[in-house]
Amino acid sequence: MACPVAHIIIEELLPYIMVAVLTPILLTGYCCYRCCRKRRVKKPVMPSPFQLPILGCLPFLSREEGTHVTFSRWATKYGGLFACRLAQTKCVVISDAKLVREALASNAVVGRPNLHLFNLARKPEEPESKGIIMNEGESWRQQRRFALHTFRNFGIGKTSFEDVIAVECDRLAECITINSRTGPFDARMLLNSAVANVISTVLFGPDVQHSDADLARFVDHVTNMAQELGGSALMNFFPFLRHLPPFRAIYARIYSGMLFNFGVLRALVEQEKRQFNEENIRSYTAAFLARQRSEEDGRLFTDHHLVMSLSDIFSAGFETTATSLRWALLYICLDEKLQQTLQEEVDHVAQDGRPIRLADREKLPWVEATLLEVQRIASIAPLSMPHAVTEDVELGGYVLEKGTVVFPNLYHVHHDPKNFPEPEKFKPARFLDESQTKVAGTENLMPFSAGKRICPGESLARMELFLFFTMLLQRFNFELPKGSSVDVRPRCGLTNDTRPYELTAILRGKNCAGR
Ligand code: HEM
Repeated sequence: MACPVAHIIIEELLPYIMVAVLTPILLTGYCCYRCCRKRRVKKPVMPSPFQLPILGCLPFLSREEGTHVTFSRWATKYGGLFACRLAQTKCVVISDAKLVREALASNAVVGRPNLHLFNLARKPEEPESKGIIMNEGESWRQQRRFALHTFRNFGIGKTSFEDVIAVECDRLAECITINSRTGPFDARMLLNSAVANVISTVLFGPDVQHSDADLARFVDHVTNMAQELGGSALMNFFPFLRHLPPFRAIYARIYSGMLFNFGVLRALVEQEKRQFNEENIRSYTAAFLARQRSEEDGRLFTDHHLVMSLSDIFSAGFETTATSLRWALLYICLDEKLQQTLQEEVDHVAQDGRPIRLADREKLPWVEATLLEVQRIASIAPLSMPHAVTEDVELGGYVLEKGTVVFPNLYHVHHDPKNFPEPEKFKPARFLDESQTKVAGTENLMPFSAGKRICPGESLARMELFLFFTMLLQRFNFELPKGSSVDVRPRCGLTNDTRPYELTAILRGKNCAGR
């Protein structure tokens, strides 16, 4: 007679035992199979130019013509997405407008790379990343959101902010008039000061006046940084070079400039703290201090965050805008007929010589189109700012691995004949519709970059470009000195600057009466 216990086990429990034993075996087998298959499926390899063992593509990048131009040439050969190792740093260059947009809209491409010179901006005080430009993660999100919110509260981009720029327009016109009395002059410092004063009013309020010497030194350091921080700057990839000549001197200049600028900003923060009045928040700094005091968890709104954000906004806020204005003046000097067309358009809208206002924008399509064309052809930020991949992500059929540095080649997007026919020609009319009465064709224009990190100062910059430029057109005729030869090739760094040039400004009679 069979044992009843054995019977129960065989008849009733065996199926369960089988399932319990077989399930993990089958699952493990299935996982191994998937794993092997994955390994066998080859990831497509991104095209890439020739790279040397230790240096990668670094020796093939031309500092003179600009990294963006070499990248652009490679894009023509290897396509809108190619890999390129710079020393030991894995990089990817995106030159196709659609892919640039797709990549920069992704949360996985929102990081900043760990490049030595860029890190310098956050090193002197604390090694952690702070501020906005080089910040990442939750801290970056908070600082950026705060900046956008505060700009909006101050009416930036709206008519309520126009008066701040109008004051600087008058001051700039006066300085140009004085300078032009002694013959041709370089407008660089005058434009820098005008734009820097606008951003200073936003950051510190209307009452803070900087001495010309301090402002000149501050501005000089920022300009110097922008020149040295080009995408291929060797010290980014071989930090030890900072101990050797001639890099030692360059490094020392950047470092001492950084310390000077932080010192100026820290002093201004202390001053603001002494006169802080919760009932009267008139500056970014005051708004930040108010937020700091209201925060239960003060870690995200520390004094150091404040100094870094001020430094970021100040630096990013005037250099790019003033440089755009310098390009605009250069191009209208080179095209007398265009200058006349623009002046006629402005004079027609403000027949009594009254100041042009933002509300006039739609009535000035040629002015708008000229500013857009200046931004396209000059591509002030040719490689935007470098981004870093924070987690593996797919783009254009390839995998961008975590840690890869991404260079969006805005210059190529703006100079690709598929996007802009005859890209080397300065043709504002390309941004007008057929009737030449409306702005059009801006789909592939992205001077302020795109996606999650798109420039938060875009509204302010557009507003300043429009109001300063129209004021200059209304009040002066600009010419290059007779017999001078001007080189429109940019001076390349992190930004595409004009080469030094002088101009003559001749007061235009009746149209300046109303300002
Ligand atoms: C014509 C003028 C300007 C141009 C062409 C320009 C262009 C750019 C570009 C290309 C970036 C990099 C975006 C990226 O990482 O993909 C950027 C970032 C930035 N810009 Fe501008 N900008 C201009 C004016 C301004 C102004 C007026 C301000 C301040 C009020 C400003 C503040 C910033 C800041 C704070 C960032 C960092 C954003 C972030 O990392 O989240 N910029 N800008």
